[in-house]
Amino acid sequence: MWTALVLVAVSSVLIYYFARSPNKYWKKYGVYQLNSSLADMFYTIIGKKSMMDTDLVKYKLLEENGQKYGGFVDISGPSIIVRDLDILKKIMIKDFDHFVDRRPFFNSKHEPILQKTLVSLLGDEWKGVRQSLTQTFTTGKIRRMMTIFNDVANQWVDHFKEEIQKGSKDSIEIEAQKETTQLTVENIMSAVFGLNAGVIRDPKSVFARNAHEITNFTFIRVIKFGISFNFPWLVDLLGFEVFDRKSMRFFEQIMSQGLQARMSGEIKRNDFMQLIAEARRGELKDDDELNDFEKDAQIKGGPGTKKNYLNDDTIAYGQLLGFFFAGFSTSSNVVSLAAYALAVHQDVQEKLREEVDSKLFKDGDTKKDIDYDELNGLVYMDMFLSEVLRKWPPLGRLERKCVKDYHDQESGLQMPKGTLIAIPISSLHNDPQYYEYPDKFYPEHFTANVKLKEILLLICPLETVCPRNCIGMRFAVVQIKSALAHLVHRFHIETAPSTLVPVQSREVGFGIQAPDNLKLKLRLRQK
Ligand code: HEM
Repeated sequence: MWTALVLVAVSSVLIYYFARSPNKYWKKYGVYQLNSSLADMFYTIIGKKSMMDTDLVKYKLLEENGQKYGGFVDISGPSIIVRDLDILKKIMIKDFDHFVDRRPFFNSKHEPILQKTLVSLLGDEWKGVRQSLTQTFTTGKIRRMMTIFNDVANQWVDHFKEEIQKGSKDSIEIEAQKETTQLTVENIMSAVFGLNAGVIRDPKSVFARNAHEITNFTFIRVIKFGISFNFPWLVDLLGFEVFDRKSMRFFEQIMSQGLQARMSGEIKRNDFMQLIAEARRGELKDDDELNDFEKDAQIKGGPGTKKNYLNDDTIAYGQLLGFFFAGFSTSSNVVSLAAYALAVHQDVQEKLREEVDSKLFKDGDTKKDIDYDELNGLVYMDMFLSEVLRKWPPLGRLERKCVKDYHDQESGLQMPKGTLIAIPISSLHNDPQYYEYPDKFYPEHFTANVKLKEILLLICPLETVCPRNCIGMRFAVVQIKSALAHLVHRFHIETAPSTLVPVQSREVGFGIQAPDNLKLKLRLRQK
């Protein structure tokens, strides 16, 4: 039966695809036509080619032909790729009302909690939920989580030190991806679910196993995800789930018990479950003056109701689980690639250590915790992290969906409702018109520079002001900087014999990741 269903599905996709005359579709809108290749589409679905590869080819073609944007049709429908920053600004900020949605990451009716995560929600429901959550990610709330980031980072570096001492050596070789995943899972488990999961000390714990199960992107899961992302109707028709059902239930139970305990006042803790409980009770205090970033990112014209979306259990669980999904692998990849870059670029590591030692650890080793404001005041750390995110943005392509017909008089850009907009982050970040040495790892790209600032405002995750930007970026930045500061303060990071130089990365789907099996060496500092 499965074979028959798949054949019917594949043939209807092909009929649908060719019925749109893919290589002529955009002519009637006056949009420069780019040709699509069915082979490319197939390879991206099965994870053999990344979206960044196909975007770069289109980006270069547009550049060669002096075009600011171009249209194509792929299996998910008509799409436009834009390489002009002014047009991108309109799409992402000024005319945002035409481009509220993105293609949902989690699509299936069979996974209702995931369908309700912020990344996947659409239209007014997204606006309502995002408005209810804005107060949970303010500077004040993240500042209060600094104890969590310090505790977890200390556990992390202590565990490396113990391993070194056990072997009576002065260094160890680590599997970078495994160690950074444990770090970010521990942080998120604690900050989101209020659990001391013990993943760093006991990688086989029940939490570690379930976190691994739910997040492990096996080959089969990549294919299932590719199908779900591109053909949600096919997933509903075949009735399969992308994620592991048992682990989903495990997290559902944790969220249900945790929220109840916080709603009744039995537990009070500085975590997101607490904030959701307070938002449900209408007690979430506006204890922060919104800064310019937050004001710009506010959503104008919400759903126009006073409905508290978070009262719905599926929506509330969706947000908590969504923070876990959106936050742990993005952050762990950034820490891995940052550590890798530091191992390869020893001069950058020395500069960073000099700043960390002199600004954060003035009392030498007697002080174990980092101060939130001092951490955020580190200038070189900021330049370094911005360069890591430029070179290896965890999401190399962003998307928006046009929700009502659009015609921009100034640029002539015209498209019907339903068009997918591809925002080629990775191509823009490697364009020599914006970065002096795009191929080089060069934190000095991020000193004051007007042109650079303009591109940063749009596409650098640290700076973006779009209403649908990364809601967790401030959380991510603090946990990443905190882990890196503790790491360089206690260890020298070096390449292992198997580490490839220069830094290599792996592209999968939309994502840019650290290579599998990346090994690095940590050498205890002599003080
Ligand atoms: C270095 C780590 C991270 C990076 C690079 C990153 C990057 C991004 C990017 C590029 C987007 C899409 C923005 C857009 O479409 O304009 C996004 C969305 C999102 N991120 Fe992050 N993220 C990180 C960490 C986190 C963390 C730790 C959390 C939660 C605690 C989080 C929660 C989210 C959510 C919920 C969305 C969807 C926002 C919406 O649709 O309204 N992210 N992130």
